[in-house]
Amino acid sequence: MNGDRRVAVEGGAGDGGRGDSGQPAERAPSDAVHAAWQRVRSRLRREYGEEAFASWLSPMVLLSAEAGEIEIGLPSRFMRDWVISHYSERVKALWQVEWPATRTLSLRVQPLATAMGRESAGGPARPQAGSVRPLRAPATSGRTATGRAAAVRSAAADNAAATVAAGATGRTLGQVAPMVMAMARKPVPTASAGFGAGRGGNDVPRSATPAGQEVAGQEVAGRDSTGHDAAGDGMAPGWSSGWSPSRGSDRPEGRDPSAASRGPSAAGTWPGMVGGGALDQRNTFDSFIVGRSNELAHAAARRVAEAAWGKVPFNPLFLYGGVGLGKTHLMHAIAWHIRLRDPSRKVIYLSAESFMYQFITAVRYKDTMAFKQQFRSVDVLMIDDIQFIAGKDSTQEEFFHTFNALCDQNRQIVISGDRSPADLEGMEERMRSRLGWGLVADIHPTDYELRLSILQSKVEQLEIDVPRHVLEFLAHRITANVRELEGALNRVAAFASLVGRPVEMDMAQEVLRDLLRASDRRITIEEIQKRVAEHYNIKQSEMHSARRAIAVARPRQIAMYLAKHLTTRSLPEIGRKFGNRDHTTVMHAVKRIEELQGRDPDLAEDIVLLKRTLES
Ligand SMILES: Nc1ncnc2c1ncn2[C@@H]1O[C@H](COP(=O)(O)OP(=O)(O)OP(=O)(O)O)[C@@H](O)[C@H]1O
Repeated sequence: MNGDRRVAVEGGAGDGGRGDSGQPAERAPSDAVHAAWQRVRSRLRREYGEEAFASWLSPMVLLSAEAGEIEIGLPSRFMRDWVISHYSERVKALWQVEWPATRTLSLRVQPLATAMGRESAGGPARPQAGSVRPLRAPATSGRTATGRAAAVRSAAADNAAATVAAGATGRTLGQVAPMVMAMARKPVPTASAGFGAGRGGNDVPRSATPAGQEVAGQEVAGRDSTGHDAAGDGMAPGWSSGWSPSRGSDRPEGRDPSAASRGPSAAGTWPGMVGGGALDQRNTFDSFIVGRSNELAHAAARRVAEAAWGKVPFNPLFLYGGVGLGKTHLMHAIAWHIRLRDPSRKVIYLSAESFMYQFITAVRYKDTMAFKQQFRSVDVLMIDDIQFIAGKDSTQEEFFHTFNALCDQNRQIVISGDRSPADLEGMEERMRSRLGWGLVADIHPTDYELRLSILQSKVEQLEIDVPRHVLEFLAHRITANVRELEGALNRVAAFASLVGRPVEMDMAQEVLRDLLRASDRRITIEEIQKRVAEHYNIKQSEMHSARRAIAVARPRQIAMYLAKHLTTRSLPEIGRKFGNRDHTTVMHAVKRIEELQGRDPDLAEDIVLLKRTLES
């Protein structure tokens, strides 16, 4: 079959192929297209399993296959987005097997596809002759005329196809959608049950629609301003970007190597998984190096992963710590481990940002029922970077209900955040207390020994030679977090490989010049205390003392404020450095100095000056 020719998808059995090219001689035999589509569907069914297939893939209707362009219809925008983000790459790849010249795969909202998909359960829907079906409102009973008209309008607006261009997915919903890792024991709502019902509008719960819509705008704006989806959903930046020589050899413990490679191409996917991959295959318990700073978090994560079905050791498990210290790694490791032990368990891992974005999308498209059912039917729910939903009231509300529903059903919840539940500002009190119900495990900054062990393990994984003194140098100098440490090693290894020379100390220093300079400049709390004490002419020890005289208390508050703004330390960590004070004292100090700056120009000037000296 020549992909450069226009090929019309034919209608029901016995129809002749009628493309819009008006060139019958150039059309591929319709049966061949149909047969190819059947094969693609069979492969998808085999790879993703019956339930995922029934929920997401079966409703797909092939609309046209012309000149290397495949067009597929789906019954709702939500479904279309889901398929784009989770399956489209695979669908396209399978088409390319059938038809190597396939260049693009377009997915359109095609309401009729709902009905056709249901009619043809167990076999592909056969589109009518022509490329794209005329739009028709779904034949849903019980819908008002206004509702129908709105559905038609919305479908027409949606009909701008979302195209997966060859090789490029971009940052689409794909990276913000959750990973549903295994088949649910309970059925995932099918198109007819979940999405069909949701689109009418009247059956969207009253509580979800008005509140959600009202706040959704703000929250979307918030997301836009961040400009990107959480890295936690994708590959870990330090390790995955750029050069990565031996990725293939590092697969999750003991799993069938062919399994991952049979599935969609992204890392961390497998055929049985509903959804496309954002779990990093390298993030397993085997590859996680344990030291004093992370041993509690590691042990707790293992306990959760190894718990028998129905046993929930602590709910939730709350992992917290500074950036790049392994929270996401541990969550992925839990997911992989569960998958290995019991693939039938349904695990969702996603960032809080993704949760919010999906919630907003569901509200916007009146698919909240499907959204709720999806999240409330899992065995294990893992939400990364929970701090993201601080101040996002309606998302918090939805998450609160999801959380309660899962706890009531004795389902495991794992949450990560950059600070402890008690310190999550902008989080409702009831949510904060729920988050602290189970086990709260803190990951502390790494020490030298742990950094060195991590580097040694990475060197083994990469199968590269790095002299021990270079590793020691890196472990001494790159102290911010593990991500940065890995990035540094990657850079050095990549450079050595490119220039074809062995790694040496000079080379490492040269390649990492900028990083080393930045790390030299990193501000410590001790340095802040020293500078502030000098500035106000008090002893540095007053920073730790219990004295409350204003002459020492105010500089101490200023130092706490600066520590909060100039370092990545959490409030409890800062508190500990100031004579073991409570995090609420630090919070109070930060607020007080913020207030005072507005009305005390001298103090504001002091702070500008101190910041400038510390940052220079
Ligand atoms: N103890 C460890 N052993 C091996 N690798 C580690 C360890 N801790 C972190 N890493 C690696 O460091 C990188 C950053 O870790 P991760 O993404 O899990 O950090 P995080 O705490 O989730 O950070 P963020 O808050 O930015 O999301 C990952 O590549 C991870 O595999």
